[in-house]
Amino acid sequence: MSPDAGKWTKPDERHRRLSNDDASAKKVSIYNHWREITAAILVSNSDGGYATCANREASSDLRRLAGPTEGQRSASMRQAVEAQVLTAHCGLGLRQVLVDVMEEVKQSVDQEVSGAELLHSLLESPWLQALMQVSTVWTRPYCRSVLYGPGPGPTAGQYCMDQALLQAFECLHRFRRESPAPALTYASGLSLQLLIDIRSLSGCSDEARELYSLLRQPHIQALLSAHDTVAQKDYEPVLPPMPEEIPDDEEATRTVCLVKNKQPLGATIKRNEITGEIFVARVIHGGLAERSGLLHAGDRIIEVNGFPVDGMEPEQVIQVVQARSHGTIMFKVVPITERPVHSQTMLYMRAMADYSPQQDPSIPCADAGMGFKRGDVLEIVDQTDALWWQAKKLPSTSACAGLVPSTNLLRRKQREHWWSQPYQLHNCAQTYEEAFESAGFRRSIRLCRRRSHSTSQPSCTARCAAISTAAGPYEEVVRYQRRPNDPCRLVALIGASGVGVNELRRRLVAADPHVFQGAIPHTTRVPRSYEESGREYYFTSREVFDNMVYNNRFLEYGDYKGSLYGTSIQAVKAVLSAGKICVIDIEPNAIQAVRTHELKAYVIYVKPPSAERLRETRQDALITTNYYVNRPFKDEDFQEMEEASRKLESHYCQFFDRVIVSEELEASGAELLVAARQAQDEPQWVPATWIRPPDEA
Ligand SMILES: Nc1ncnc2c1ncn2[C@@H]1O[C@H](COP(=O)(O)OP(=O)(O)OP(=O)(O)O)[C@@H](O)[C@H]1O
Repeated sequence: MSPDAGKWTKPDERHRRLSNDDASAKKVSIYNHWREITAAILVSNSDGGYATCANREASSDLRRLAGPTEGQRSASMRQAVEAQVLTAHCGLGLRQVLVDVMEEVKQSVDQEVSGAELLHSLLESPWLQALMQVSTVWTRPYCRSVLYGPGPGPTAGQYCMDQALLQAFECLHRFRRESPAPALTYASGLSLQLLIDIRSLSGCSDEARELYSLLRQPHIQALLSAHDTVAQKDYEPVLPPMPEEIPDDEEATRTVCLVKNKQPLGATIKRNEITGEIFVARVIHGGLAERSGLLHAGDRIIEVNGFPVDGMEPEQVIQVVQARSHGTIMFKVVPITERPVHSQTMLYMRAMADYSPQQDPSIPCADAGMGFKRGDVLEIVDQTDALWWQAKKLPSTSACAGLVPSTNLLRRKQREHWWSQPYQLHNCAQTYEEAFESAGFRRSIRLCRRRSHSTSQPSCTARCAAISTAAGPYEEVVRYQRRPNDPCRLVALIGASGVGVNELRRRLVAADPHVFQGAIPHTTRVPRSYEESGREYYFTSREVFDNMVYNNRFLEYGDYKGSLYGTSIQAVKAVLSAGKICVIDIEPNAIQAVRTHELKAYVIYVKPPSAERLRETRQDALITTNYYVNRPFKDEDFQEMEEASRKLESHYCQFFDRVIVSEELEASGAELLVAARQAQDEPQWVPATWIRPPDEA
């Protein structure tokens, strides 16, 4: 537990609730009944299903007399008869207990005792009734199997039922003997993955839709979660025994016992500055407090381990909590009367900004915060608070969420940070283009990249706005799996000049020209004798080219030695409509132009290796610059490449779907081939707007 503005302690505990409100006596009575029934079922199981009895004494008697093992089937007639007598008694006793409990629960429900309704519905459930019926009959097969000889033969119906029960019995025995291991321990995770995958399908079959709605049912999710708990054998720690004396207060309070282990408690506290009262401020999703279901935001804490906390500072309360490093921590709380209803839908966001809770003085509790970097995909598990969401970073190993700023709050922080530190965040003083140009950014095969333009980001102002604020600090994403008949996704390579983008692109197309193809560029230059329009280039007039620029038909374009060159959207689409994977290399400022519903670009960043390996691997390589064709690399080329790569990463890393280090050409080429295929065949996170119509997104 932690003050909402202070330290976050990490006691790991398991809980128990003891009721001590007005209806405490009744609750305890129900509790005892509950334990009774549980004990009965457990005894039944441990005995291999011989008898379910209404009280433990009877059960242990039965165990002693009837014996649980098959070896004891040959026990004497006397034992069998005793067992039969006991069985009849036990079956009746259990029924009586059920009737009593239901009667009592009914009265409790009338008094609106919390939890009683749940127990009532459980006891009324057909499956439990059926189980009890079976357990009553259950003892017969054993006795009858012993008694068939001397006694009157069974009726046909009775015989069949006995056989069926015996089969079930043997099945249970075999199960116990073979102790099968679970096929997997993360059924809930798998179901979540399925939900994500189904949801990312743009159109799906009725069966898929039905599966989706089935898997979303709370009881199916609870069942899978229970399965995982059993599969992971996550039963520790054992609950402490119920205290002998339960204090009797006039105020409706609840005593919550939690047992520390390694996990954080997952709750923060706050203090009402006027009254000095301490409240649970928030409960962290997946934390111990949340999983216990016993502490809720808004509950007032009266005591911790017997110490009254009213008037204390949150930090002092924490000290009291921390004073006991092991064992049980007991909270006495006044539960909040009206708990807010949570209707959380699954939401995934790609972070478009970095965030560090340790450097954020406004976070309610830094230790409960979760840092992230641009490009991280976050699962938003709670948006109840308008300012502070709860999220998990994917892929997530922790069950516990962390606090992250909401979209509005993070946007506000970015703006505040912008004003306080304009030179760190805002780049208008030096545009991205200038930044890259001064570092010698890509020259490319079309040799016009230094003066290239992108249709999507015509000015610095627009670019900075798009990247920092207007586009939002988060981008909603969904899991997308391309269907076989959908057009392929565009593969867009990006990297600093000379790093090997073109080399890798060429190798990819050469590896399988039937599958991969580049987009044919447009140019206004005069065709050479061997060139053919539509093969090397689309040769166009300047007017046509200008018109295409005016109508935003280019992903990017530029001029070189007085002629214009550009990659049109249509040229890319032509490759995609032919059923091929289009592979192009782009300047960073064209990223937004290719990240569209139509092209669904998979952006691969080609990164240089370490300084040492860069120099080693390019020993025999030749570079083409604006002034020289095919000259060896110089040290300043490497420095420029490294500098440009750093800038590129720092500004655009959130858009990279994949990073390939261009070290050994063979290996990098193979990696690119795999990545390009995975982009088509495997589910990927893509902006939600690509999948949903814009008004819905
Ligand atoms: N991993 C590598 N190992 C060795 N040589 C490489 C490697 N990657 C690229 N090269 C060589 O470096 C030179 C420049 O590569 P490439 O033309 O692909 O650069 P680029 O990234 O497309 O940059 P630009 O667009 O400026 O040409 C080529 O001669 C290429 O063969």
